[in-house]
Amino acid sequence: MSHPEIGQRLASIKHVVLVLSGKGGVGKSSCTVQLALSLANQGRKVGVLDIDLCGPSIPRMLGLEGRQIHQATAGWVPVFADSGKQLACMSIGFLLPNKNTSVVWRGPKKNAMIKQFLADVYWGDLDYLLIDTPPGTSDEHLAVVEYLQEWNPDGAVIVTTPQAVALADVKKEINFCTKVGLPLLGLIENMSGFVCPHCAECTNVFSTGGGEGLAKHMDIPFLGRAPIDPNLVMLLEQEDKTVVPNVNNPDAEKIVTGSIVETYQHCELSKIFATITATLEAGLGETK
Ligand SMILES: Nc1ncnc2c1ncn2[C@@H]1O[C@H](COP(=O)(O)OP(=O)(O)OP(=O)(O)O)[C@@H](O)[C@H]1O
Ligand code: SF4
Repeated sequence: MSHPEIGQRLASIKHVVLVLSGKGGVGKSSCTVQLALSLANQGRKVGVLDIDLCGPSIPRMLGLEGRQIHQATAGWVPVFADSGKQLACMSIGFLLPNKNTSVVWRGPKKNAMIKQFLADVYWGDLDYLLIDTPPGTSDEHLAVVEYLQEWNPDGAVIVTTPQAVALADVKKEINFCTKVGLPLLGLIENMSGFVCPHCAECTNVFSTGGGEGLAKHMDIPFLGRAPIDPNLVMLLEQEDKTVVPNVNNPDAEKIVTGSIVETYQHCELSKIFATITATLEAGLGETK
């Protein structure tokens, strides 16, 4: 079935990238946010669409909880994470009465919501639309792939942790992408080691390199390794995004900035994600 209203929305978006993971809790939403912040930090215009309808975490991670969506004649206006309007966000979290409301919907209702997100959000011109999905392969994945299929999304970035149990699930995710014809843009190995808050030394708490090995084995690009970074937890969990304690440097105790995109520049992980996004953009043929 054709969906011309979705095609019209996507016409002003250069790249559409889905972020997937085989398992929950591996840091897929965190990586979506890091990719978005990194791209916005480099001057790209980015939209993040959260289609994890039963567990939307993007509004909390971007410090946007409690914000509202506005209806304009052009469509639903997304919530901006920064005053420069580099980073826009849309999530069911903005449509719920409060953060404790649970969404218990069957497939058809979820599909209708995803279709509405794709057709009705007024993103304006974007360089990237990153779509954060639920873990595994569920109704939401099938719906978004079906709605996007004829409009040629760029493909999927897969997030995993290095442990064997997560890697086994990633293989299923890769098979899903192959089956539905979604190109594999690359794999990120998240929580790969732990950065000490005292000396910034990286210790491999679990095994490391499993993601890279799997990417090589499955012949997909390896985008990079992101360690567990206590600064990220501070950045993402802080209620007030304008004041972030820097755990690597207590003397600099507070970084006061105007937006989460600026605040992000002070997170150690931002350097790693700058490299990861550069590798992703190189794969997409995008240069500065
Ligand atoms: N590299 C990292 N360093 C520090 N903390 C991290 C890192 N990656 C993820 N986390 C933390 O791990 C937790 C789980 O991450 P996240 O919610 O992104 O996982 P997820 O894969 O999207 O989970 P789900 O799909 O089940 O919602 C969060 O509290 C997040 O802050
Ligand atoms: S990595 Fe070094 S500074 Fe950090 S906890 Fe271990 S010994 Fe201490």
